[in-house]
Amino acid sequence: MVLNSYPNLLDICGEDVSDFQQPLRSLPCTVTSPSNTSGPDWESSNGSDLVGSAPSCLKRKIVAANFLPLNCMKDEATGEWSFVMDDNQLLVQLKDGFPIDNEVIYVGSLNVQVHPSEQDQVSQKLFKEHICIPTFLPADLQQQFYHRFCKQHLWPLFHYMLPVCHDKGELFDRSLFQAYVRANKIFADKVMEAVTLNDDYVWVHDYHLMLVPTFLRKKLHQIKVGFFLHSPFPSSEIYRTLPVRDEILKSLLNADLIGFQTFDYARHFLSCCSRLLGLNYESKRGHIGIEYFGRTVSLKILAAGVHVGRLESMLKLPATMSKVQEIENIYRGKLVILGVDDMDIFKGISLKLLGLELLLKRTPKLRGKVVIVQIVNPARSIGKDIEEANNEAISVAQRINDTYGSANYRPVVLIDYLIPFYEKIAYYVASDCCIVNAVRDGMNLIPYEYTVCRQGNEEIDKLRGADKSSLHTSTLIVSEFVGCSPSLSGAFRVNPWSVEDVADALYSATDLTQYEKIQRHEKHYRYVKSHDVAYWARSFDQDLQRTCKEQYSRRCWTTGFGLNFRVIALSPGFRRLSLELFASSYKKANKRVIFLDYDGTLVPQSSLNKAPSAELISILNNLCNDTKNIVFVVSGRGRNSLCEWFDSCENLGIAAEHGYFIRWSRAAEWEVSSLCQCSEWKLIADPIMHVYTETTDGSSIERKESALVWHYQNTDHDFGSCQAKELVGHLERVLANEPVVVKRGHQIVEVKPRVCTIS
Ligand SMILES: O=P(O)(O)OC[C@H]1O[C@H](O[C@H]2O[C@H](CO)[C@@H](O)[C@H](O)[C@H]2O)[C@H](O)[C@@H](O)[C@@H]1O
Repeated sequence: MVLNSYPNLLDICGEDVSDFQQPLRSLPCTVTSPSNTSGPDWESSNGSDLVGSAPSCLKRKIVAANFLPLNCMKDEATGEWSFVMDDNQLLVQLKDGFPIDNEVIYVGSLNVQVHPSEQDQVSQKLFKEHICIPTFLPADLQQQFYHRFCKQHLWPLFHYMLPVCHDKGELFDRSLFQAYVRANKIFADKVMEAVTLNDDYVWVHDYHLMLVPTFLRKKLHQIKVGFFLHSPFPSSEIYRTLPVRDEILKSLLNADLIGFQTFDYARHFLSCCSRLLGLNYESKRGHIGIEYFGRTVSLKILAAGVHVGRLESMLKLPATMSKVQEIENIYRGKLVILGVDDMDIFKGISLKLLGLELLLKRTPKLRGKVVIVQIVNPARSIGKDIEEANNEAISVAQRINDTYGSANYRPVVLIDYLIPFYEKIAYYVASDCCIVNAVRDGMNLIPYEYTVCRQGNEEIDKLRGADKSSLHTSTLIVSEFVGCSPSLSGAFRVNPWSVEDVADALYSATDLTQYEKIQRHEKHYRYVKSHDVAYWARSFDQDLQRTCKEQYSRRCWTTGFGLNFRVIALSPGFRRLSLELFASSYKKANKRVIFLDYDGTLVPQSSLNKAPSAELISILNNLCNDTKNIVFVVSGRGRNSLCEWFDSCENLGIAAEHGYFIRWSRAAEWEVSSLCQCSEWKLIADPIMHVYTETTDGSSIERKESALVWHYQNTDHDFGSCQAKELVGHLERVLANEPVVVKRGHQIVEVKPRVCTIS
């Protein structure tokens, strides 16, 4: 049965990797291996997995991502591989946010297949020349992991698309998930080859590698690991359809810091943690933390940025300048609206073109004047959906051009082939407006790049002979559903699903005064310049360091098989009870007092039948019959049920309702706390609790002799918590003059007599 075999996936992994003919290759000798631990299921890891000190004092950041940020080429004649770091990639640029003495090591795949016989040599070269460690996934694993599970399942789901029927995406397939597990394990193993110091920090990127934190923590319990999700995180209603939802959440929670582009994505993640795993979170001094088995996992909400310096230097290139002139000559007298998107079903390219079609239909004066230049970067994966989206864009473009175009006017220009980066920069410079119409996107840095390029530089100003102030304008149309939208307050925000909305925004963009364009541009430019890629990386790095520092003053233990593996952090003073020590002390003692908690200790929390078993009664009677022992069951439960359950335990003491009622043995009288004598407050509290019970499905009132308790463990987690908060406030107000306290406990709100402390 699939489910039964599933918990051992981690173990399967170790063995099954060979199915893909993937021997784990050792690193070039320049990288030393840490001493990893993989101990029993429950063990103390404190100190046991500290890695040895490396000779160097360089602080290291290990950046793991699906693909290494470089371009590779093979000279077919000589068989020589050459690699060039791609300075336009975020992963390269983020280095600018790290302190100067940090060494950055990249772990990831190459976007080409390297024959196994060449892999060692390629690894050596990549590490020596670029401090990169490649993960060579065999072609079939890469296909199942990336092209199928990531791109056909996770990518649509994280962009809110459910595979409701077969031709609308790929149904969940456990064997593909297993490929995802195996690939993530390979990435984690490679990361571990690079980790040598306790001071090393690992930063894992994006949805391809969400299981890496679990594999890393299993190997090195105190590893310092941050995770950043570049894609959206869907609402809990979408996310909870994923059959492996818990495993992925639990793995992310094995990181110390989890980053999201926007508050919405973080909010969805938090709500998944609370609804699916019952976890609580709170904001402490501005930082959101989730309590996870004694560890506090921090959340970071900060959108990625662009490298302003890199864009500025691209602007200065003679090739860029001449391309700008060329584009301006082609489109002189026209209003150029630019779109730059990957070929992907979520980019809303056709919807954007439909907006233009409606604009031209409704506004004849704009015919012959407005042009959309749509650059489409080739798709990164293949699939029927991508093909359909591509064909649709081509056909809508064709229809618009046929209807509104002429011999010297084409309203839609599709550039659907790879163009050099400098050309893209030139299009930014030469365009009056930029439109991003994605129906869902993690961040989308295109509007930021456009803004920086429209700021231009002195050479561009000179070249155009323009008045400087007239050049520094930009107009943005941005979908509400992309991560960058909240930061662009001067943009026309559109609902990409509404063709009318898009057409209206296009019209407004053509109708702006110069003054407005300058104002909007300045606002965006200020933000983009100050929130650049270095700012993002620095901020993430600092938060990661802070979180890890707070985390590791605690004692750590590990538990859980496979993908359920987790670390349990306890206070530094915690000591695991030694059975030997306990047994010998017990034997030596002449007088013993034993207090036993009931629910969750004598009977399992999960059992429906809460009455004690015959075996338990017999154990308790054995303990009580030893004249050296005084044995008490201490419970929050009422005396009637405890009396009934322990009727056959003659010498057992009972402390009911947390000690408001005490009886030393079955024959003894109940001692009742004087605090229970006044209960008029119940007449006020009970009707209020009743209202909350009626309005909160699943909640109930427990009426004790000493207290009233409102239980909400069977309600919707978020709604129950919200009602509990409200109830506490309500009861505190109305009971302010009564001798009681109102307390919120684990999924309960309790009102009980106030104990007066004598000072
Ligand atoms: O297509 P993939 O190989 O699965 O990669 C996914 C995309 O990754 C990058 O975009 C994501 O990160 C960007 C920077 O944080 C963000 O702006 C964007 O919204 C994310 O989707 C990459 O830039 C895309 O080309 C990939 O499609």
